[in-house]
Amino acid sequence: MPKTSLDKSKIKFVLLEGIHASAVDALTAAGYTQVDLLPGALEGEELRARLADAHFVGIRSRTQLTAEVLAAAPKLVAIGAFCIGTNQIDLKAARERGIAVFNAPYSNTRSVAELVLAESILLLRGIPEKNAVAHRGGWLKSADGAFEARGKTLGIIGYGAIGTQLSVLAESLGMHVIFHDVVAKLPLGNARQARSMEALLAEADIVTLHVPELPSTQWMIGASEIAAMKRGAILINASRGTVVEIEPLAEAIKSGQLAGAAIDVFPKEPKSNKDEFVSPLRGLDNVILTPHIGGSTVEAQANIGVEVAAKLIRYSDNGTSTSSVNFPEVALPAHEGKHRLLHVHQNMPGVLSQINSILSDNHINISAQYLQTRDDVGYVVIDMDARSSDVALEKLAQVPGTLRTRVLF
Ligand SMILES: NC(=O)c1ccc[n+]([C@@H]2O[C@H](COP(=O)([O-])OP(=O)(O)OC[C@H]3O[C@@H](n4cnc5c(N)ncnc54)[C@H](O)[C@@H]3O)[C@@H](O)[C@H]2O)c1
Ligand SMILES: O=C(O)CC[C@@H](O)C(=O)O
Repeated sequence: MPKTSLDKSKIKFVLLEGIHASAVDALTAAGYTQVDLLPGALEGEELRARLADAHFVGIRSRTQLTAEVLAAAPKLVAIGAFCIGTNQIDLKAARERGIAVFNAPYSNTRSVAELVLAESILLLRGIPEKNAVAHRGGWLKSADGAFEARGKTLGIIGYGAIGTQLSVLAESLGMHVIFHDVVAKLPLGNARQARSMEALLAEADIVTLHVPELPSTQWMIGASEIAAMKRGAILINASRGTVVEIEPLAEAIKSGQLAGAAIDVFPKEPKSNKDEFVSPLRGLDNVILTPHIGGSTVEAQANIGVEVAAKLIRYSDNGTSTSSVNFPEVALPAHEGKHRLLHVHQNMPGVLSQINSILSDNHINISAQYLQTRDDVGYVVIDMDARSSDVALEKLAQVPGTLRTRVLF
């Protein structure tokens, strides 16, 4: 049974994938001295070895934290996804092990929206192709196939944080915005919800995807959806690589069904900057290919570092789990002068009453108690006198269904 009650100097953070130094600065300022910062993603044995004694791990989109990997990380208390997407983490497996997952849901929203808008303008003008031809010594001076953004229709699939931000920016350029979402959304400005995804595909001059990676979004744009788009339209994907089928997209660019595309995410992305990028889209001049950098701006990465580090620090120091993407959310006040016991358990009837009976049987007075559950996991936080916490930790770790216990001083 993982039991944690540690001095900050013994708590180990492993930050992978070149997370911004702002995260290290925040952790160090909060008193955490063991922070390993690694430039790339890890997998297999290397990843397991790194996580064997880690209490916190920080990743971006490349590191796959599967159930098997989590099983090899017995001390892991929480995971920081220093990005928006959390599809690379088995969230259920993490919760079932009592591991909370935090992300940065908004810090790179603006960066993605700006990139998509810039790509829309460049593609409408055929700039990627003209640029490529000029690099080869050619000169494509022509207005044919070059259009203003003003008055064009932008179709946004997934009207969440990024989709809505983009909607506002696009309208400021005089574009018409239509959107499709599985949830009813308040249209911003003059944007309008399309009757269906098919209706959006048939009407938009530019289709851009901003959905999460889910079973329902897998390959949602394939040959038939591309065929349903207007001839000469543009497709942009800065969401996840499993959303668009790449082969039919390449065919549609070659046949002229689509005038251009901008793709930032791919079904298979290189593991590091040293590996070759392989894609049927390579060599197609009017396709902008970017290496999953939609959210990679200095501003976004610095903000993400601060935001996610703050969530990990708060969870480590105080037990507050609000904004976790997989864990019961509890907002806790400070616990000055008290010891705080955190108990994560399987969500089944009777656990709380057993905890309280044990405390009562051992004459442990409760100063404050908080409980929240999420799906199959419950999270109880109990503040008590310092002299009681050793006994309480010992006894509560034995309650059937206990997943993890921690005490904070
Ligand atoms: N390229 C990058 O660097 C980069 C950066 C940030 C985010 N992303 C990706 O973009 C995604 C979207 O980010 P966000 O912050 O806007 O997320 P969000 O959760 O705020 O919005 C996603 C929207 O998609 C909708 N949706 C879900 N399934 C759908 C479906 N089948 N059809 C239509 N709509 C559907 C949701 O209802 C929601 O409104 C993230 O999940 C992430 O994978 C990529
Ligand atoms: O920084 C990354 O690796 C991922 C960025 C983006 O896809 C996200 O989900 O925020």
